[in-house]
Amino acid sequence: MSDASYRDAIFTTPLDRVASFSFDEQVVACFPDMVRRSIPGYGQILGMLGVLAERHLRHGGHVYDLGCSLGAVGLALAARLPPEAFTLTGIDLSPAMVERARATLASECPEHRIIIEQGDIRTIDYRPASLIVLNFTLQFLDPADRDALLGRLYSVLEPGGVLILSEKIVAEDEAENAWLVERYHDFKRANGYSDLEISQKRTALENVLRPDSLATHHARLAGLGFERVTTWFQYLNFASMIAFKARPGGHPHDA
Ligand SMILES: C[S@@+](CC[C@H](N)C(=O)[O-])C[C@H]1O[C@@H](n2cnc3c(N)ncnc32)[C@H](O)[C@@H]1O
Ligand SMILES: O=C(O)C(=O)C[C@]1(C(=O)O)C=C[C@@H](O)C=C1
Repeated sequence: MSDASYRDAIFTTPLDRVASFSFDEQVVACFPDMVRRSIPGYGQILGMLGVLAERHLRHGGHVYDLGCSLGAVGLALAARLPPEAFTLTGIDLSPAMVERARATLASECPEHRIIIEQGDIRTIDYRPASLIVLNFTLQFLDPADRDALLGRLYSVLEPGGVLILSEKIVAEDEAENAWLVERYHDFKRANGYSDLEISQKRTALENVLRPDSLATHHARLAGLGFERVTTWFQYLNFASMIAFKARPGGHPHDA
């Protein structure tokens, strides 16, 4: 992204009380740097989203980018697909994110039909879509709300459509999970975060980012009716899945 972004220094100094993490102005100002240094494979996932859209998005179809933050998914699709290939609606709860996403998209890809709206993805009205992306968003919803949201998304997805879900995950085996979390902290250290930053961010995310296991995600998506669910990417405790809605009488994953 070409917009000005500051280095993430939010948790560099010791805090008397670590407040719960929120997507406020301070986070928005350093968000591109934060996600690049905090989400293993973030850039690779975005790059592949364009490739997956080329394959699975119906020509001229509608895309939802739910929890769009600064619009990185829209930018990734616009980098690979021409303006006539899709329309996209990005939704985010944070007004600061929405304001900056609109400015970025207007300057980076003015020809593409991308709009950004402020709203809660649990309660907005949806229109039919060919591709729905939740790139590290579901993990921030109350677990009690996840089934209902994904059920609504399944119903608005066109037959033959796909849902792409990227999430921080928890491994069901305790020892495996501990190893993944430790190596994730090593990953953060290698990206310049101190032990203090890592531990204060961990506190801030408690009860805010609540990861599910891959088995929970797969069972939930299959239970809602998706014909096939594939984990196409995993890097430590971060993963991305693609879920296919069947096309009556056809193969669910036809391009
Ligand atoms: C980790 S960020 C998503 C990153 C982004 N998808 C990307 O690829 O760069 C999570 C986003 O979800 C948004 N969010 C959280 N709960 C939401 C809700 N109920 N409705 C809409 N957006 C929500 C947050 O404001 C935040 O911008
Ligand atoms: O789990 C962590 O420690 C993270 O920093 C992960 C994570 C995420 O997965 O969204 C949390 C908050 C920010 O949005 C960026 C990265």
